[in-house]
Amino acid sequence: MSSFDFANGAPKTFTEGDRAPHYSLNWDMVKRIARLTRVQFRPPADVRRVYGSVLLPCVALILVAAANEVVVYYTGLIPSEYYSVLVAKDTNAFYPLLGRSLGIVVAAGLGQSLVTFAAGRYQVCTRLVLSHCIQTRYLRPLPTAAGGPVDGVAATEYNHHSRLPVPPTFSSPLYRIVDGHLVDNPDQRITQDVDKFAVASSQLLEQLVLSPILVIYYTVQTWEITGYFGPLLIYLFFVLGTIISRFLMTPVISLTWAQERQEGTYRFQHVHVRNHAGPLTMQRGHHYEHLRLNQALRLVTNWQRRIVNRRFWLNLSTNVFGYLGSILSYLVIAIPIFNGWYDGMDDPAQVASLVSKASFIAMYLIFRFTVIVQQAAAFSDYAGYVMRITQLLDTLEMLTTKDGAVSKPAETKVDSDEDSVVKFSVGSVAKHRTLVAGTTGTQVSPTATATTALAITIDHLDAVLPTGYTLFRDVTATIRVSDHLLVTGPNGCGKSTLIRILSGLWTAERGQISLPSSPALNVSSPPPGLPFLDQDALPRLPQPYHSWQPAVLFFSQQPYLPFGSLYDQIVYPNAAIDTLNDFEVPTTRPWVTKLTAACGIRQRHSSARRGSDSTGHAVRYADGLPYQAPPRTSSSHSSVGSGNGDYHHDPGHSMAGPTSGGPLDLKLAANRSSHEAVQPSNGQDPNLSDSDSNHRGPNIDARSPLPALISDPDLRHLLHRVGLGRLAHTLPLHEPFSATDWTTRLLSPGQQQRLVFARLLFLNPTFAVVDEPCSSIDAAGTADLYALAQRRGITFLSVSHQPDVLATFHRQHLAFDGEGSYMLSRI
Ligand SMILES: Nc1ncnc2c1ncn2[C@@H]1O[C@H](COP(=O)(O)OP(=O)(O)OP(=O)(O)O)[C@@H](O)[C@H]1O
Repeated sequence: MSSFDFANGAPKTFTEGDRAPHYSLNWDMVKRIARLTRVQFRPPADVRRVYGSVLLPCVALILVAAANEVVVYYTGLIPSEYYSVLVAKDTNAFYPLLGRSLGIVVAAGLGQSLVTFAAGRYQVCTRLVLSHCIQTRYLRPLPTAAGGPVDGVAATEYNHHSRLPVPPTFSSPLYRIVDGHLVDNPDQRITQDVDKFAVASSQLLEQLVLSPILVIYYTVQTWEITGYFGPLLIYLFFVLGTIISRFLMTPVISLTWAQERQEGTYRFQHVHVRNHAGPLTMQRGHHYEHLRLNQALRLVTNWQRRIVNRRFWLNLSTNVFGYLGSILSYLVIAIPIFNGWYDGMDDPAQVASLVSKASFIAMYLIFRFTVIVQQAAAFSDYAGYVMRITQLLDTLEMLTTKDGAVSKPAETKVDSDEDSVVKFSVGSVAKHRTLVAGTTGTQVSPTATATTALAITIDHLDAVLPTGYTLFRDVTATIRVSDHLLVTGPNGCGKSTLIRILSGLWTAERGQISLPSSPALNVSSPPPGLPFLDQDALPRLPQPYHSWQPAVLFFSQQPYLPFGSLYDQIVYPNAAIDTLNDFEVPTTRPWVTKLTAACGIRQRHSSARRGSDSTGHAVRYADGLPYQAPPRTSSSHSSVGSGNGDYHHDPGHSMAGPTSGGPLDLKLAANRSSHEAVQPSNGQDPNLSDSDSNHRGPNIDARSPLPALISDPDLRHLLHRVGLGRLAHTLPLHEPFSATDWTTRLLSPGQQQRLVFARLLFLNPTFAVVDEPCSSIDAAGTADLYALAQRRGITFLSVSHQPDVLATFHRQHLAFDGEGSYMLSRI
């Protein structure tokens, strides 16, 4: 029985009495292993370019292990030589033998250490490649729901190589897997299971790859000493051991799978408790949490106990076989001796030496077989991890087609005019259950028409829950620029659902929506300047939009604050690229730097492999919406051009003082300086596209940190304007705190919402679709923030429970009654 059902969503929750699903070493497992090996050894070109190939450490491990086997062979022969020398009392031969054996023993120690070292490098490389490949598929943007792929373009192509219009709605495998419970603990599979897979596979590689050669070699050697009888006996011994192990191993594979699953759940519960330490303590929830954690611990240890029980029999058989093997070697050598093969040897030293040598060779042949049998335990772990990782890969593949293309209806089309409005039909074909993300995606047939109207339109939209309950019916509304819409209604009436449908997370039962698409991403030339500064002073740029200004920005009810610095919170999702591309942790010691500098050798830095964006056009895709950062500019960002001379400083920059209620006087770094002031001094042409630069491969030492998208004074000013002035002057702007979750620990809910609002002001979309963005902010603060945003030309679709405060800032009011109906009125 499989506890895992891709088609129908939620996995079963294991209870203590549950049986683990049945996974065994069958043809399916072989195919899974082959598939994972392909991903491991043939990663996409960009992964290979950054991390290198696993092949190299793999070959190194095999060669080192082979060399080690040679040394082991000579080590094994040492005793027979000592027997010979000692029995003959040959002092002349003794001392040279002593010296030689010392050398061999040192070589053996070195060989073993090198094998461990090579295995470690192989594990690291395997983990890097596999986790990276899976993460890429996990977080890739997936144009879906109301949308679907645009003109047959694969999801992955919505990156910096694409110049297509950005579809307005996106989903992601991440969201679908998590929201639809398609796979348990995907994070654990990517982080922990891949790591354990790497360890188990290196162990198998080290032990098993050389085994056939060694088995053949030692079989020939044994045959020469004992005749056919010795190898025959040993082979029978091996076959018996394999059969027994096969039967004992199968249940352990399934149990390992189940234990890893429960392990993830247990860990997740601990993370949950840690993240809510304050609220649960305040509510005196210790006892409850304690019981819950105990229950989870009991479940995980229950699986562990079952594994230990099963392993006992597996270990018993492998250990007994191990010891039997050592006796078998003497049995093998006893046969020719008792048969009188060596009766002609008069010299007892010669006989002793021969027995020693023969027993070593026979024993080593048995040992190789024993190693193979003993790998049964390692293999059961390995197979369990293979199962878990490939299940995740299967699901990711199910959500996107093989090469990243989303399964698409053939008639999908979009007008590539930059000012187009992409219109998607979201109704008619969708089934009830397609409302909830996590199903296999849209059954919707998107159609696209281009219009010049810049608006969000909702046309006869129905939303039905999977249970069949109709949340709302026939919702129709149009939000044109400055025609702000306020959505209100009782809890659970479907306000957030409307936003989820608009954003593409969910599909609707019936109806149409149309959203302005963000313009085609233009990476071939730097943008002319940021369009959103000094709104009162500068006229808004005519459409088409500036290439990195999103047309529609969605903010969910829960303010999302990513891991990162204060600066990152503002420019998200733009900010992370520099650190995301920081593939290599700098490991160079200061003395190495000095030495290499003295010798005139250039070092490879952590930034050396940031090949994908060496043009200075930072393009980020963290939420699936591509943005193009401004070109390289001067900046007061502490990390920009600091001391490296790559960027000219703009002396003309002046810090705008805080102005309460006045025009938002943000002078972002990129806008401040003219383009001629931002030519990198390293000679790179900023007009090069990313793809151009990619063709050149990683540009070692050729680039500097990305420029800041907003200067420190401007960032402080922005924070001040949204009521976070104290924060701006007490917290470091660029250093991420040691605690990754500092935002939720140090900031009050209201401050978190203000921070998200600051981001909104920075990104300055044409439309902002926001779900209770000021629920924790007082009325005056809410009014201030809305006024600020509207002065910057942002048009709102706001969900709120504060109609009194927000009515002033909206022109239309859509009020759900909680019974499926609504009323749309002008304010
Ligand atoms: N993933 C889901 N699967 C099934 N039903 C869901 C899911 N998420 C929400 N719902 C249901 O959809 C209904 C509408 O939820 P929604 O979040 O849209 O309400 P809302 O109007 O925004 O409420 P509130 O004012 O409390 O935020 C609720 O009854 C909720 O139980």
